[in-house]
Amino acid sequence: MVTRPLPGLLLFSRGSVCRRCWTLLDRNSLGLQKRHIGTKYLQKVADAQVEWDDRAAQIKAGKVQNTWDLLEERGFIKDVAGSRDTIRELMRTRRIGAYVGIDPTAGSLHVGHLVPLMPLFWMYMHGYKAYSLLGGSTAKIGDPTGRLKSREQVARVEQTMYMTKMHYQLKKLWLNVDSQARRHGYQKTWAWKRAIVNNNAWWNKEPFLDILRRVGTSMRVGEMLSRDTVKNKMAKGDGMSFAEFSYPLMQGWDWFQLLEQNSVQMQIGGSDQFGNIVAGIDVVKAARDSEPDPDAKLPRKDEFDDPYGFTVPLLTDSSGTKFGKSAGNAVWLDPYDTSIYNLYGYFVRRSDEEVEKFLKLFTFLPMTVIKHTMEQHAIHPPARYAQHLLAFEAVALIHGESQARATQQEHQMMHRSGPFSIPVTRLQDPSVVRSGTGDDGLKDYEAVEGHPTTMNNAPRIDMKLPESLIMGKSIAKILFGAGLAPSITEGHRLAKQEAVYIGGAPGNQKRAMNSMQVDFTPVKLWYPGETARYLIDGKILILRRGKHNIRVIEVVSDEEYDNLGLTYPGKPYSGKVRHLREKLKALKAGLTAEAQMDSLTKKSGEESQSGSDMVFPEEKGRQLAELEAEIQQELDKMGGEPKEENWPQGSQR
Ligand SMILES: Nc1ncnc2c1ncn2[C@@H]1O[C@H](COP(=O)(O)OP(=O)(O)OP(=O)(O)O)[C@@H](O)[C@H]1O
Ligand SMILES: N[C@@H](Cc1ccc(O)cc1)C(=O)O
Repeated sequence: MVTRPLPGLLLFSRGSVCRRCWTLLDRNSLGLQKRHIGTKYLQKVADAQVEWDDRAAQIKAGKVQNTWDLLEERGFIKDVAGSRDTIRELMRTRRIGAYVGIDPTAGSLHVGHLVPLMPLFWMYMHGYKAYSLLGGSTAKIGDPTGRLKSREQVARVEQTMYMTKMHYQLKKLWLNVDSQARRHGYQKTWAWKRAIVNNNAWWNKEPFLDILRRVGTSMRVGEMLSRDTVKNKMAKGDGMSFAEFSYPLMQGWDWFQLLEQNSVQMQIGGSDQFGNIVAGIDVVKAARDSEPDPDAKLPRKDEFDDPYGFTVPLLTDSSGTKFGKSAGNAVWLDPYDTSIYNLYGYFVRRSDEEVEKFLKLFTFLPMTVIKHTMEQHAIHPPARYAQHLLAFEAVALIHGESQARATQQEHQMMHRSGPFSIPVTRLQDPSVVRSGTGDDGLKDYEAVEGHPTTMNNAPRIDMKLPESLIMGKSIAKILFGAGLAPSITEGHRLAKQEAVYIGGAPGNQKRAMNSMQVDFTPVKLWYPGETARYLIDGKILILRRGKHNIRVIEVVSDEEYDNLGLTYPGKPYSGKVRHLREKLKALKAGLTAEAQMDSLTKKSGEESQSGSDMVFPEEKGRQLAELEAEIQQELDKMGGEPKEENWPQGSQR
């Protein structure tokens, strides 16, 4: 590879570097406003630029496909905000950034969200910088686009829950994009950049006055009032609040932040987002042109410095209704909302007419392979060859390759041997315990010790725990109860070693912590009484062990917890220990439960099934010793005897 001469050790400061030619040098990517950059880093930047220039030359010579053309041929481009020719040229010559925004207004992403995310993934795999934005702040207002009725206000607790869950889903998706890209022959280079951002980062800081002054002064109300969403909602719907009216301005301000910080010149959205994207372009230009600090002003030489956007076609159900949470027809990416088996089934059920379109939209298979697949499929359509390939690829992206393989096998077996011949499980990874909970035996909150938790086998994130555990017990017991530690002793050790983390930070003295940032600080041992300080809105506790093992715990009253029939590891006097103690008591009283049964059946003149009519003294001694040892083992796991106050009233030990 040709390398460029290096400018040596430089001091970059705000506005002193051309952010356009190589944006990794911009001030926020560097994380500091002033910083010395080493020669190694600069060499990488220079190499990446050379690589990009080579690629641009090859595209011009027709030897390499322009990524814009790839997106067009796969059916991703519905409407374009800006000139196609300019975008094509921009994408050829510059390693621009692109983003897709999603408001966390539900606990999971759905298949519809993948449609705008897929072109973002493709751009990432071709070396552009890709950002998925979670609208922690915009979700509080609710996008009125295409709606006649305002969105219901969601409680802060739920917002936090949704945001955390979506954040982790996006993380998992991005990790799977990396592995799928590898599988499809794309080699990750140093210059591939991706990030999940949250618009809370700026909305929690930015003074309203600044925004009003920067963009509010140049936005014309008449033009805003003439938009379809505004007109329709005012004329036919429930009217429009000022906050909803300002929503496109917020979205545009997000874009400006991303442009300023990361050269994000492109926004992608579903086709319902076209109005917001067009409005966003005006906001970005207004914000850029109104920068009062000449050093910080984004340079604009020509149209290649402007923002652009495009929308993807909407995925609809058979009646033509947009797939989504509002329509109530979503196919969820969370395996606890839509099982992996059913997700696979959704793709397998696509008709012969639409399967090719779906292969282009939801897989990373090259066009040549898709063409070949369709030819194979045409030989014997009832075998649903194309649909199974689609389902495999889509599930591999969403839940990982091993899940896709296992689910495909399950589907094949079901077809061969009838619907009741094999158990249907939601997660097939061996590191997830399946034993006696739920309809399919999937234990939601446990992963087997010794098997690393990955994004694709991570147990369920959200759970409920009772107040008495969270408020009254040590962090070690909470970790055990939440399934983040295999025993209380281990929970204690983890907390001591600061190997577990808490979402956000404890409120400054008595203040509640910031609810909308998913950042973590190590958990230290604290007094049980202090736990309240770590709760969001007094209701949510977010804990993480390792990288991917996370729990968003909703604290409910003990009464509600019991009414829901829930239990957790270490729940006093509710689990194995109680059972064992009862057995021990019965044995000490002279008979095992079995022997009691046997003696009863004997009395009624029936033959014993077990053959052990009586418990002889030495047998009884052995059973006693075994039971006592088992109880001790369980107690050791729990970190010792439950405290006296945890025992039910009147119980005897
Ligand atoms: N069915 C779909 N097809 C294509 N894009 C979609 C679909 N559903 C959502 N999107 C896109 O995903 C992005 C985030 O969407 P968002 O979460 O706000 O919508 P949603 O889940 O459809 O919500 P709602 O149903 O409440 O309108 C937007 O760009 C939106 O257009
Ligand atoms: N308005 C988008 C979500 C979004 C939020 C913030 C953004 O900056 C961009 C997009 C939607 O509801 O679908």
